[in-house]
Amino acid sequence: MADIAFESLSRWYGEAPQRTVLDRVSGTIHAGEFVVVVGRSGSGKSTLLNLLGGLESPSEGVVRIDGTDIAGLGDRPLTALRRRRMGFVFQAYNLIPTLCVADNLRLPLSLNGLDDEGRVDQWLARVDLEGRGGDWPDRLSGGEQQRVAIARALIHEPDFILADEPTGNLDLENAERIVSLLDGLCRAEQRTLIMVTHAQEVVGLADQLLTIRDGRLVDAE
Ligand SMILES: Nc1ncnc2c1ncn2[C@@H]1O[C@H](COP(=O)(O)OP(=O)(O)OP(=O)(O)O)[C@@H](O)[C@H]1O
Repeated sequence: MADIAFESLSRWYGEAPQRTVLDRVSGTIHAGEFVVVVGRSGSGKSTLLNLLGGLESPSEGVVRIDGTDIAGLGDRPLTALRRRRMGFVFQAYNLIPTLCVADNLRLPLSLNGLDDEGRVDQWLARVDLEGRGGDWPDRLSGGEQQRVAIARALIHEPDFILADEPTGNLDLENAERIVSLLDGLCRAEQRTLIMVTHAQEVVGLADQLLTIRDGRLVDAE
């Protein structure tokens, strides 16, 4: 099963004085869990997510995916692992503006050598955007763009979805829709979802809550 274990993970920036933004953080995320990361602005939530997703390297400590220390993989295998096994959703949607919606969805497929085989239409339907494949991203509302981003993160059937404040730019109604869509799609196929959020109402949906305060993990009360 696809687990993520992180052991005494630290991240600091700069030199003399170093600024430690994540300080010896440890934990385990089991396959299929919905993990919510909360904490004040600047507490280190995105840093933790980036380390777990291999987007940044730890200053100290280890991230293991299925028992493999990802820092030991080297650039190419790490890129391949991220591309194949992870899907990312960000606050600002991050769709490619020069590609239509369908081509945005085809990108993770072609990067992974997968054929469309009806997947694009299937995923457009799953996020309630049937028939919108030819639209340009900037013609879509924020909520619609984020639904495309969710489809793009999931279309290649990754094991892990890492979402960094995916509802940050949305009104409450759209935010709730995005969270329940992500939660439902991940649970339906037992994908692991790790979400950084400020939205307190998401906390109740979590299988595991990681609360960060000043770079340290706070024990569950
Ligand atoms: N490349 C960098 N160089 C220096 N400092 C950085 C860098 N990236 C992040 N930081 C600092 O690390 C701290 C933690 O940042 P991080 O983005 O992880 O916080 P966060 O909890 O996600 O905050 P927010 O909720 O506001 O997004 C912040 O003080 C930030 O300024």
